[in-house]
Amino acid sequence: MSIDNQNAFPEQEKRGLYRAIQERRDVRSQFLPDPIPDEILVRLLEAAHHAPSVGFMQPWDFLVIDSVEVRQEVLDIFERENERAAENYAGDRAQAYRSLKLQGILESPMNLCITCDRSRGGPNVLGRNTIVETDLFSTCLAVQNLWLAARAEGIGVGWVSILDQQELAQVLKLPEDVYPLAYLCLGYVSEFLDQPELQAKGWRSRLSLEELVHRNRWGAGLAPGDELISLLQRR
Ligand SMILES: Cc1cc2c(cc1C)N(C[C@H](O)[C@H](O)[C@H](O)COP(=O)(O)O)c1[nH]c(=O)[nH]c(=O)c1N2
Repeated sequence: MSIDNQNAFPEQEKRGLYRAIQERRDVRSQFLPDPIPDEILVRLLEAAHHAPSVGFMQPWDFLVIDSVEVRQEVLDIFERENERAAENYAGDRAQAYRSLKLQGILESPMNLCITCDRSRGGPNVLGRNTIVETDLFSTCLAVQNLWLAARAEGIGVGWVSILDQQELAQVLKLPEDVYPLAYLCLGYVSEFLDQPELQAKGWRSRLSLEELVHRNRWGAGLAPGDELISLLQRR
């Protein structure tokens, strides 16, 4: 049954949104050096700034980092942390881990650190009384908005989290309450892969959606004959 929903976007606009969601990729190997024009960067930042936030806190700031010197300092942190991470694996898995490219800090023309000011709006933020991490969740939504808008603009984004946050905060000279939530590499790309790079390299594959959908209680699978399960299977 289809509902005549006047509030829905026209078909083509809907397709554009879903396309950005499906074709967004984490990019680290395909960056081109061409700079991102300021007008486009502003559009991406506007998209990020329109994310939902707890109590309309808008806890984010955006540090645009084009200095090679600063980026080199961040890369040094990455190298140390990546070495530590590699030690978590043994044998073939260790070799596979070391062969992965997990950052594009210098190859991309611009890095962007999206931070979360944990004290913005004062001590009482509507909706954050019980779950204090909601400021961090809000900032993640800003990252995702930017990531999707960038895909629509043909710009790749790669999130680098193999970093010591305290060292990163020091390099970026962040004030006390400001947490470096996402360190991102941005730039035009030679191509967007049609699947996650980790999947293409055999590290880990996308899980099946059917197995992740439960009804009413955890572990209660959808019953055979359930319309929802047949729709999920027919995708
Ligand atoms: C919070 C967070 C942190 C990281 C990532 C993502 C997110 C959400 N990802 C990217 C991650 O590997 C990627 O999203 C998945 O592999 C799925 O691929 P697509 O994003 O769909 O291309 C990522 N990738 C990488 O090469 N180095 C990294 O340090 C990180 N860190």
